[in-house]
Amino acid sequence: MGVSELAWWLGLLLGAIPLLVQTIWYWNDVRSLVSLKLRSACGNNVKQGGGKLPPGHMGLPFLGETLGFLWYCKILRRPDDFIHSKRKRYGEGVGMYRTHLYGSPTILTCSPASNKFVLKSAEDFRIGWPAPELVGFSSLINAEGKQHARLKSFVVKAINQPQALRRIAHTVQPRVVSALHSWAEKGTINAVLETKKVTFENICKLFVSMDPSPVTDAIDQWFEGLVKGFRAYPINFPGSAAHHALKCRRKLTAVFREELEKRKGRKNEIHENSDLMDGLMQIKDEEGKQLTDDEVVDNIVSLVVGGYQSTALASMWALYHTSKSPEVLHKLREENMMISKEKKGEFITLDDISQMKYTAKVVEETIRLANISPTLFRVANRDVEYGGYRIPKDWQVVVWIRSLHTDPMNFDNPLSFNPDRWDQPAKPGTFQVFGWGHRICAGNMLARMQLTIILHHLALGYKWELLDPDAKMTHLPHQRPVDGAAMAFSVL
Ligand code: HEM
Repeated sequence: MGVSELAWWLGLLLGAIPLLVQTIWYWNDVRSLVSLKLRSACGNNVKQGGGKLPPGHMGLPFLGETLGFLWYCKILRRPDDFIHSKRKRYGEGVGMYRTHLYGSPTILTCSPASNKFVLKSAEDFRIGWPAPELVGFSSLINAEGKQHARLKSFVVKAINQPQALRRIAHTVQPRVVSALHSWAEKGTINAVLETKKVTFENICKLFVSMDPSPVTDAIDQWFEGLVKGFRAYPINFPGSAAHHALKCRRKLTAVFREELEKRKGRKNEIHENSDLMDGLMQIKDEEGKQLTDDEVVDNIVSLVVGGYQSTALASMWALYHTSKSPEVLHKLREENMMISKEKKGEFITLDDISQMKYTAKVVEETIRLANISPTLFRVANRDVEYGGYRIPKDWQVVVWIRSLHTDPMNFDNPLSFNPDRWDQPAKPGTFQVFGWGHRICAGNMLARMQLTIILHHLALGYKWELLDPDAKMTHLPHQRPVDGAAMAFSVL
């Protein structure tokens, strides 16, 4: 090979390799830009004229930025830095970035205003997760428009309004008391597992009046399989998580359907107040219409999905943070012991709970730091314009609510556990732990009440100490200590 030929090959290599790397690195950006330009050229314009995509980087073919996201969550264990890195690189802007996650072009929103913009608009954005066949086609989580409003009013009335909460406060306390007693007998507990167990027992009692038995153990297993399917790739073949989740879903439907049929047989005994299933079977809307059988079953399943892990994790975080904050625990004990003296051994009621001002601040601070739903998912129904940028039709929108609660602009020293910060309300729009708009959590008051109840009984009679206060955190699928918040637990 002559010198000139060598130089030619060298030139080609030096020019072609960086070009190839650049092409791969910007593959998704280029692809998306080209396809959006073509759509615009075909007359599919944005609703109000905004044309360009928000700043960001969409990364490698297919993978997008998923590996980077996993790097921040799994390896660095600092999920917020995924957003910080974008803010640093592209500026605050309107709190919106483009990216590509889990195989889909994605818009990330992470400011109070941009989050609210997405969450409040039912017309422009639909629910993007979980899959309807898993959560149930007549589920509140899956319903849109009028049907959603109708189901929500049924569900909220059955679990989240004072009349229901009064009854629930009474029903859940015996199980909480006996669980704490059993923890003290064990001496050492894995708080993640134990809070899950007591939450599930209470859910079975509240929703379908079932006491712990091999049937409820099986139901628990099926729920676990179902929830795993929410996060799995939707490939349905024997052995896959999605396949198993569908099987679990069918079994859950069958067991709740059987329960429902049994109740129909004893129609006269059913009354609105006995448990959630009876409540849902009886409630009527303004036109006197009742829920169908599918709606009752799908919404029982959805409410377990919504309320089980979330309440269990929040209870675990209440134990975790109070064990690390002796001063908080001291004030908590003072307030709860005072209430208890007046009760003379009786369970607390919803009215007592409304008097427990300090405990309410501990609950709020626990939920803020727990970030149980760190992100919410939507899909754009059409091209939407926000702040001069375009959110293209059918793109995934990830509403990153977590970053609001860990941002020092919104909360002083945001990672410290400080219930007294709730002496002042949060700045408008910065506290979105239960979501926002028409899809705001249907069980937010129930969750707060259950946390208050467990804190009350803990503060009255027990002490607890983390075995490893510096245990590492895992963030996927949920934030929790890797050792399951192992702790020594005993009577006071
Ligand atoms: C600390 C505990 C909880 C947290 C942090 C939490 C958080 C949330 C969030 C962020 C949403 C909005 C989802 C979205 O917009 O996509 C939501 C919705 C929902 N939650 Fe909760 N939740 C909790 C407890 C509960 C409980 C106890 C229940 C019921 C037993 C429940 C039932 C639901 C339901 C049914 C929805 C769907 C509402 C709709 O689509 O209109 N949640 N929750």
